[in-house]
Amino acid sequence: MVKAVVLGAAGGIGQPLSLLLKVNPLITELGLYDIVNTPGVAADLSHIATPAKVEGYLPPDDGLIKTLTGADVVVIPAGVPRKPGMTRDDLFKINAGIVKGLAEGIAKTAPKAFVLVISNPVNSTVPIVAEVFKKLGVFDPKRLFGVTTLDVVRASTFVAELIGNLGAAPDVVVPVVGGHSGVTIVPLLSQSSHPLPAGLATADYEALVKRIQFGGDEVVKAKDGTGSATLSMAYAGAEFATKIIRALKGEKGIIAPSFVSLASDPAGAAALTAELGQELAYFSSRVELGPQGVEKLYPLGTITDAEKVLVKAAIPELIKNIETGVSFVEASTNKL
Ligand SMILES: NC(=O)c1ccc[n+]([C@@H]2O[C@H](COP(=O)([O-])OP(=O)(O)OC[C@H]3O[C@@H](n4cnc5c(N)ncnc54)[C@H](O)[C@@H]3O)[C@@H](O)[C@H]2O)c1
Ligand SMILES: O=C(O)C[C@H](O)C(=O)O
Repeated sequence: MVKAVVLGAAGGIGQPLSLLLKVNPLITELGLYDIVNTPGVAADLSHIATPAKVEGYLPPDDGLIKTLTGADVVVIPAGVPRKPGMTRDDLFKINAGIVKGLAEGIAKTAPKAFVLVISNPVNSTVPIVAEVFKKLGVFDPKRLFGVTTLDVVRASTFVAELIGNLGAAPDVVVPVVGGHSGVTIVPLLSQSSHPLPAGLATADYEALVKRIQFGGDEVVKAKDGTGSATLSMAYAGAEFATKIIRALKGEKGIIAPSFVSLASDPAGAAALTAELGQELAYFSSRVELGPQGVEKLYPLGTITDAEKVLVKAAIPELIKNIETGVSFVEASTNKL
C-alpha cells in the first residue's frame, strides 16, 4: 500500500503530475490538495481504471490534514511560476511562505513521509522544509529531496539531439549536480552514458551546457507570460517519485541526482566535501535510494577541467540560496 500526495495539485504541474501518479500501479491512494479546484481534479482522475483511490481536499475543514494523513510520499509543486524577465529567486517572496506552511502541515501529520520539493527556488525551498522540520523535531535528512530531475531529463534530451539520435534519449544518462537554477545546474557531460562527438568544438560544448543550465528560460520565453515548464516537469516529477516508491518497496540500486542535505550520508558527504573543497549543507549529487530514503551520496568522481570551473561557479550561488532559505525560517520563528 502506498499513499502519494500532491500539494498544489490543481496547478500547471499539479494536474498532469497527479494524472501520471494516478496511472502508476504502485500507488494505491492519491491525496490531492490545493487552495482551489482539487475536488474537481480528484473526481475527474477517480474515473481512470487504475488501483489508486483518489481524494481531493481544499483548506476548509482540515483539508491539508485529511490529505496528508497516512502519506508515504508527498510531492510539492505549490507556488507561483516565473514570467519572462524573472529569476527563480524572484519567486522566493511568495513561495517561501507557501512552502513553509505546507512543511508545517507535513511535520504535524506525516512526519515520516518522503518529501519531494518542486516549488522554486528549490535551492532555498528545500532548506525551508528542513528548518521547519528541525524546529518541530522531526527532521530526517534522508527523507527530504529537492527535485532536480527536469535538469537530468533535459540533459538526456539535448545530448540525444546533439548526437543525432533522439531515439536514444530515454537511455542517455548524464549526471547533473549542484542545484536547480542557472549556474548551479552543473551537467557532468564527460560522464554521459553516450559520449559527445569526438572533436566537438568548445563553443558547441559551452552552448550545450548553457542550454541545460537555462532550459527553464527557454520554456518561460516560449510560454510568453503564461508560466514555466509544467508538462516536462510533471513527467520528471513522476519519474523521480516512482524511483522513490520503488526504493521504499525494497528495490535495490536505484540512483538519481537530487538536491539533498549532506547530513543524509556523512561518509558520502565527506568525500563530496573534499572534492568541492568547501562544506555545503545541501548539494545535488547522485543519490542511491533505499527504503529509508538516501542510502548513499556519490562523489562527483573524475571530472574535466571545464567541469571543475562549472562546479566552482556554482558554489557561492548555492551558499547564498541555502542561507536565504535558512534565515527565512529563523526570521519568521523570531517573530512568533
Ligand atoms: N523543480 C523544478 O524543476 C520546477 C520545474 C517547473 C516549475 N517549478 C516550480 O513549480 C511551482 C509551480 O509551478 P506551476 O507551473 O504548477 O504553477 P501554477 O501556478 O500553475 O500552480 C501552482 C498551484 O499551487 C497552488 N497553491 C498556491 N498556494 C498554495 C498553498 N498554500 N497550498 C496548496 N496549493 C497552493 C495554486 O493554487 C496552483 O494551483 C513554481 O514555483 C515553479 O517555479 C519547479
Ligand atoms: O524555469 C523555471 O522557472 C521552472 C523550472 O525551474 C524549470 O527549470 O523549468
